[in-house]
Amino acid sequence: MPAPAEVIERLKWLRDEINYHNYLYYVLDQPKISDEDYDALMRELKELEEQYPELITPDSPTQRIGAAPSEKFESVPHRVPMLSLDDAFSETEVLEFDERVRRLLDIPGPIEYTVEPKMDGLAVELTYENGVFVRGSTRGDGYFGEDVTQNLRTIRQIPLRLIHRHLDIPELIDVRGEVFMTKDAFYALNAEREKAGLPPFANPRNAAAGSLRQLDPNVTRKRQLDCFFYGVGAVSGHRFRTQWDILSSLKKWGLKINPHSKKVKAIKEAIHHYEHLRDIRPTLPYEIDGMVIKVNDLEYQKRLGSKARSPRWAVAFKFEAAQAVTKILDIELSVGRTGAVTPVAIMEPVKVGGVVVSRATLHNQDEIARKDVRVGDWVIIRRAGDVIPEVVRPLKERRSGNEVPFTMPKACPVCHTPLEKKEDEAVWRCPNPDCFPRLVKKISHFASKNAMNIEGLGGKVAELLVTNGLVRDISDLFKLKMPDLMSLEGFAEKSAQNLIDAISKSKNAPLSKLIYALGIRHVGEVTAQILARQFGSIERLKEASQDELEAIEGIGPEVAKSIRNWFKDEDNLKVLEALKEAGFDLGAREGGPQKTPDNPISQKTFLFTGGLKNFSREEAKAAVLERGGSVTNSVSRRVDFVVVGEKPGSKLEKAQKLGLKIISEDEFLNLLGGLNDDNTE
Ligand SMILES: NC(=O)c1ccc[n+]([C@@H]2O[C@H](COP(=O)([O-])OP(=O)(O)OC[C@H]3O[C@@H](n4cnc5c(N)ncnc54)[C@H](O)[C@@H]3O)[C@@H](O)[C@H]2O)c1
Ligand SMILES: [Zn+2]
Repeated sequence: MPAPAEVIERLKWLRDEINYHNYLYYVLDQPKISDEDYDALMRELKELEEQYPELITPDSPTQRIGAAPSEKFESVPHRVPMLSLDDAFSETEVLEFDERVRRLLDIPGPIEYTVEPKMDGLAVELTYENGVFVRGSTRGDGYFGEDVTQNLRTIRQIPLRLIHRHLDIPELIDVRGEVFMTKDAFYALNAEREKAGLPPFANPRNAAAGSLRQLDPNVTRKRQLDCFFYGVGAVSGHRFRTQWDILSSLKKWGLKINPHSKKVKAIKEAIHHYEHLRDIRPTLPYEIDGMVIKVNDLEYQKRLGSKARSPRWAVAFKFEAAQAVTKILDIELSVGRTGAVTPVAIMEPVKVGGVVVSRATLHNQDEIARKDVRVGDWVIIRRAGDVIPEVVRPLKERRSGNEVPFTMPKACPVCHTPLEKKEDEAVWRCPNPDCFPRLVKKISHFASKNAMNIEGLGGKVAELLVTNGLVRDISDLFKLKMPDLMSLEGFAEKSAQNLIDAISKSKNAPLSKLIYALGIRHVGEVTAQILARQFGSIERLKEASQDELEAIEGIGPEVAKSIRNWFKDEDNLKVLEALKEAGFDLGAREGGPQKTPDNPISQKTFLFTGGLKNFSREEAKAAVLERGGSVTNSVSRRVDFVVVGEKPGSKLEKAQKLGLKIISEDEFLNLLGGLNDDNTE
């Protein structure tokens, strides 16, 4: 019987929708829907395709893994494809998996499995040749991944050389593992991003992926990533017999494996371990989203084989997200430092996943409209692991008719300035730089530990200073006098003097701290460091053109624009003038590039490809930066020199097409050498 038209329609819709979310999740590391919502879409697609197998297309998301590697990185083939895993959401499904396995193997009795926590990070493959780490890549689409070797090298837990002491090392081995971020590192990173006006990562998994897939390994280095290993791809010069043998061997070679992994005699025991992991989950320092069950015997694994996107010998037994039902009492608006106005649901306190919550984010007006959430609604809220709770959906059947739909006010709830919204953004912003919460947050950000580190100037004091009219912008801090402070509640002579000293001392903070403290949108700590290194002074940064900024590795068009806009703003320029009067030397060079006219590298943009003999990429880059040049990873007309190493990749072709200047490593050395007179004794 041919499929009805609505089924064909629905299939097409599901595929488009899932492909779109795959792109947001795998390429941008910024998902728009929760994993549960995504899994529900996938389930529906799978069920429809099972019913109408003739409608399965090779490009259906059910037939494919992840997403194609991004153009930004060199692509690396996986010698053995890196597959995904089938999901199971209930004990019944796990028992069915066990039955299927035993039926296919024709084994009536119980069989052995390994059970391992399912790390919620991103899969990577690392190649060790004679024990030396030579290349690492992301899973990508399972067949080709992205070359992230330099970034993986920055993760301290990843050995650059395997340990030989207990077990001989294979000539060649591709090991597989999961790069992840601990919960603590995730919270700290998001707090920093929010301060910088950047969108927070949805969960530690996206944070880990976003941190590893960075063009600048220096950014990755600062992100506190970690890695557990759980499998192998191609191997030569060694034989493994079981999955448990793989795990114990990896451990002997110095590759970290998850300590909560276990070998079990039968599926029942696997289910017990699942319950145990579910219990200890909140106490683990990292996120896990389930448990992976694998047939232990590798001979059996071979006999079972794989389907298009997943092996038949393993299954991911996923945890359910904790949910609860409660009532929305109110929707409050919170104004952030950059003016973003975020609606927050105030709820009757309810316990979900062991924690009492009373606030949940509603993200923005579009989300509220999409879900049709109203004040007075009974709603399902969800907390997946440690992630900030969110409203899943209202229970419309429980409505009394008195619920009030939410409309975003036209004006700021605090200062009543009309709100503004950019076309391509979902957030509304209060444009008034003097808006009370904005001002208070701006001051406390300026003073915060990672910025100017002014002790004694937290949110409370900032609020006092602003309310009493003593501070209207950051430069006012430097005009504060003893009597001003002593007139404030809670201040005595000593505390006032301490604050004045701390403020004055902050004038010596390094340039990168000052740049970060200014609170330019999209400029977090790492970007501030890059800018300080590149420009050496505020005055020079102020003069930088959009092109000059964009040419710097690690700085995209959006960030560049935001910096330009900040320095174009009259009010900001006044603040800078006032800081200068207060004693800041904004023209002082700090490190920064030497701009000698006969320096052939100054202000030139370099691109390295194909691996160099004499330099690591980082060294080459440092040499260029020192001489006032910049390094980029993307082939464009802005590149002045393409330095080609031994194994030129696809970037060389692109560079040739664009007619860029291509030089060898020796020629590059010459360019450097011309300047290296301080190296000759
Ligand atoms: N929210 C969204 O928009 C969105 C979009 C796409 C995907 N997703 C999420 O991603 C999932 C699909 O991603 P996937 O294809 O990576 O599959 P998966 O995450 O369900 O399972 C496969 C992966 O598990 C990981 N893994 C962790 N520990 C392991 C261990 N001990 N042994 C083996 N593998 C281990 C590996 O990275 C492996 O690639 C979906 O279920 C969904 O939750 C969400
Ligand atoms: Zn306002």
